Amino acid sequence: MTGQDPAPGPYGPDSTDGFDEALALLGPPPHARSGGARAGTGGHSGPAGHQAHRSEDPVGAAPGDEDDRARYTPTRAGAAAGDHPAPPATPAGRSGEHRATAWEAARATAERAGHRARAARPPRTLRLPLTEALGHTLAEPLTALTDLPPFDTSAMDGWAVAGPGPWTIHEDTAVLAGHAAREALPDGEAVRIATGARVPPDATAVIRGEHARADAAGRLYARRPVVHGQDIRPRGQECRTGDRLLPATAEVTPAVLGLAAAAGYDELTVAARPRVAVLVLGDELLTEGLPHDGLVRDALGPMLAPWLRALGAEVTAVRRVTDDADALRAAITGAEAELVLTTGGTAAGPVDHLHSVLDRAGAEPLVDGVKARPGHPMLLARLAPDRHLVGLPGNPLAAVSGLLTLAAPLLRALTGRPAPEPYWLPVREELPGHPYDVRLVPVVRRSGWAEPLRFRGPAMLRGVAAADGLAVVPIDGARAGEPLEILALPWSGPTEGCFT
Ligand SMILES: Nc1nc2c(c(=O)[nH]1)N[C@H]1C(S)=C(S)[C@@H](COP(=O)(O)OP(=O)(O)OC[C@H]3O[C@@H](n4cnc5c(N)ncnc54)[C@H](O)[C@@H]3O)O[C@H]1N2
Ligand code: MOO
Repeated sequence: MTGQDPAPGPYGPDSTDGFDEALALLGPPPHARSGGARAGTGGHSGPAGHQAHRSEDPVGAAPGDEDDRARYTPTRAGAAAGDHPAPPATPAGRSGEHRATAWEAARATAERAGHRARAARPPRTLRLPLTEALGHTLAEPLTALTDLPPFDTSAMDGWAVAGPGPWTIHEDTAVLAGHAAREALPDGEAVRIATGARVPPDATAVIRGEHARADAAGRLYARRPVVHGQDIRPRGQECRTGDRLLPATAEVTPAVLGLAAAAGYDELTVAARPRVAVLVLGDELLTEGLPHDGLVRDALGPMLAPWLRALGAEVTAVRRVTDDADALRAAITGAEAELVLTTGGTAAGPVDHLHSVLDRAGAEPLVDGVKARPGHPMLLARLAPDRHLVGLPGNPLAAVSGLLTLAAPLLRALTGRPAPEPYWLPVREELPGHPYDVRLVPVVRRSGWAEPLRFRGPAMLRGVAAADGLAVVPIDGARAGEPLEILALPWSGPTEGCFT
């Protein structure tokens, strides 16, 4: 929807000057450098370290792609000159010219905004059957309602024995899982037992079937020494009634559902999930079929809803909104959600109405542009004390960047989940920095290294679809072997701490 080519430079007050000029000299002319134009050039991919500074990398691996040419044209200045009726409002602390927020500060602002919104309207507490609780956040600690195991249990199929052998085989039927308590096993006797069955009172050990031999006279002999208590899981081995198994704020994962069921729960007490309405902007977007006549498929609608659910949100709607300011305003103000997430329309193209609509709606800008590549036009605005809007740029990888930078911390605070422990991995190859902004680069974890993936241009999802996380590359760049912070993707991150 930008409707305009990237400015070829000079790039105004946010230009990277020498960096851009050097890239312009290295690469093809700006009109040929758009992702689309270069995507068709086939492309070599020599040793990554060597090509890393080249601007003509066709797969988005080099900083010379759009995300790395610092030509941050102030979106609001552009807007003021075009379709925005009001002069641009600036976020608190800034005046005059637009300035992007530092990446770390933007994340912190988003998290703070989430905490304030949660304080303004704490989430409702729900009791949900286990079948409906997945993806919620526990509103109270998960406390064991029973001992686990609830009785002394056989860990193996074989024989329960009492005292030293050999043993007389008790001619009773076998002790099976699910049977109620039976009478005590007399000293010197053995009885067949199944895995998971209650061990009879006074039994001193379980012998695996393959470690025992029965003779024709009904005597049982152990083939190996028998240790007292072997292969018996004592009652309460995993937990005692009343033990805390998980803290409030834990995410209800499939494993948590299993644990809750084992511990006696039919329902869980959870916090209502923050509601998110997704508004997908762009008249050029198709919801099915192949691209044609300048139209392209909407990649973000299908991606964002499940991603947001993985972040603990309830997605109330994924709506397409036409490139019309009034329609956008109506969609934003009418959305019943704590978070309105828009895609596209963050820049200053002829049909990019987001800024003007937010201005007119009286929204308070908290973050208006972030010093991050890709995704620098992302924004965060407060619509009401308990309602926010995150504007994701339309370029799909830029949208992922905005999702991780602004939406994820906001949602984390709204759900009350703890911040994930940052983790760091040495990067396998050199990654050049951007002169002013951090770079977020899709990486895969391999043998303790973060390996940067190709196809990471702002308009590409091919890299991130194969990634475990996004490496945060500082302005100075990273040498091969240097540890980088990795932003985990919801389906691949390290797990949180608990009571174990
Ligand atoms: N003069 C300038 N132009 C642009 C700048 C700039 O600083 N000055 N920034 C560029 C950057 S960086 C980004 S990122 C984009 C952000 O633009 P918008 O948020 O306004 O997004 P659109 O213009 O609507 O779309 C950009 C691009 O992405 C495609 N798109 C949009 N939505 C989807 C979707 N749901 N699925 C797949 N693809 C989508 C759209 O067709 C465009 O190709 O602005 C640059 N321009
Ligand atoms: O550099 Mo934009 O933010 O394409 O992603």
